[in-house]
Amino acid sequence: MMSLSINRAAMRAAAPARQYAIASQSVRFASTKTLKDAVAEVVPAKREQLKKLKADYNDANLGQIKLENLLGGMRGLKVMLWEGSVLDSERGIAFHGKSIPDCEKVLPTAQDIGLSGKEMLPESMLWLLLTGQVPSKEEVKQLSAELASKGKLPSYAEKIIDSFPKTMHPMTQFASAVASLNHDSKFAEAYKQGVRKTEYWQPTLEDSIDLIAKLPAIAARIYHNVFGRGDGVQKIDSNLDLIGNYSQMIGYGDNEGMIDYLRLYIAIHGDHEGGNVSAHTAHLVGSALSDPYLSYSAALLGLAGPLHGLANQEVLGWALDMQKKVGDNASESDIKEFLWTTLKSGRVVPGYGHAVLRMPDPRFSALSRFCDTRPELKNSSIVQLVQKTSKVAPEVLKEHGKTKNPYPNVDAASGCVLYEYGLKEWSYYTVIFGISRALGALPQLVMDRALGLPIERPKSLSMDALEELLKK
Ligand SMILES: CC(=O)SCCNC(=O)CCNC(=O)[C@H](O)C(C)(C)COP(=O)(O)OP(=O)(O)OC[C@H]1O[C@@H](n2cnc3c(N)ncnc32)[C@H](O)[C@@H]1OP(=O)(O)O
Ligand SMILES: O=C([O-])CC(=O)C(=O)O
Repeated sequence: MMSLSINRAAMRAAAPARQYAIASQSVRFASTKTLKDAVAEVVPAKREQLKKLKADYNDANLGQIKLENLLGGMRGLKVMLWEGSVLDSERGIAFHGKSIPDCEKVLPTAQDIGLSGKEMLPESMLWLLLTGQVPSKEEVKQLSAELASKGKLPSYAEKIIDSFPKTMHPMTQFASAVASLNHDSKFAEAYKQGVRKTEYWQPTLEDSIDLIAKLPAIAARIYHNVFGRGDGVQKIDSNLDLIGNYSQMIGYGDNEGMIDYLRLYIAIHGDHEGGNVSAHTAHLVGSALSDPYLSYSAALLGLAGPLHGLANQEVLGWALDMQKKVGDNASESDIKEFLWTTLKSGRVVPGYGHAVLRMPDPRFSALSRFCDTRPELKNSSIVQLVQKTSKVAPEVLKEHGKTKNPYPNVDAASGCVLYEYGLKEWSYYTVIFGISRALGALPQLVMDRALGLPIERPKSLSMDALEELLKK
């Protein structure tokens, strides 16, 4: 717990506007901070850090831009500010400097807040991503309760979701429903009222928390409408965590293994630095001061692409096709043959390769570790096939010689566990990823606003213009 004097100084420096004033009483007397208090403490220091960076290094060179970068999806260019996490090609993701195993050691779990379950809670990850600090158990409990209190959907959003055809892809439904919530955006309203730029981050944070709280109810309603699973009732228990409530709503309230798996899944998919398609999209759209609902809706549409988040749906369909072909207890050579058939048909092997990573994804390792600790998963034929494939595929992909990273990414493992627990509708899997990515994308939007980052607008060139430039 930080000292009272630091809290007061930080609160003064944050200078919140009247309508967004933070209840200073809760800072003065309570033994725990609210998330909003914690962010208010961080903002002045971040602003100071940015000011100093600009003052000391504004002209410093961060590398050259080559034609291959421009033509190659901007790979490797250092052109975005992203506070929540940094991805190292050899070590994998670190959330404010903490690897996944570090997070597993220090972030509060369900058990820590009086529920059953050993995995870190998405609420803990959200707190870490927003503030850079490991929350106390009490702070996480309070955040869980806040999310539960804000979790119910307005009736207009229910009606909109209920009007979608069942045949519409769940991700299209998800993104549309999220966009519709901008009807109630506090940021959009505050902007209309002319709130000062220095205060934008506060209604952005309020919208972000409201949205994160409502994502499970949106996702559960889509699941019920499309697949007839769960009871379709938004019964949110104020004593449960975000994923405890989500699990109840999708009909898994009594499956401890599944609930804990979803907590782990959603915590570790939360952030993967800023350049990935979904996170970058949220940042780009948000840079036009579109509110968090619109920004995150756009992010979900990017996540719905098969080279990004939709790969988890692709993996499961592909793995089941393989299982049909090779049967249970498949040999390595059967799996190799199936991999070659995929490659020779000109398709990618879903769940393998990565734009940045050059090693097995630590998120894949974390999900595999989960499988190893659960007796109900150890003997699952689909989990075993996915694990076996992860040992065989890198050699095949190396021999194939195209992909820069022949190792499994997170999508290789995530779906088979859901499948084994009975959530077999794999066209729904990316929706679960979409609940998670908000944990990283929305905190950055808050930071974008707090730091007053400008509208994103890189320079583009036509091939003619490039030729002219390069000839000079
Ligand atoms: C949460 C996530 O988003 S993780 C990523 C999820 N996506 C997937 O699993 C889909 C399969 N993987 C891929 O398509 C790619 O590896 C990506 C999209 C993840 C990364 O793309 P890139 O950075 O362009 O990869 P890379 O530089 O290694 O690509 C070089 C070549 O290898 C190919 N390649 C890359 N991965 C694979 C793969 N898994 N199977 C077959 N070929 C591959 C590329 O298609 C490219 O071929 P091309 O030269 O004919 O266009
Ligand atoms: O980092 C990327 O490009 C893709 C990815 O793994 C993620 O967004 O989780």
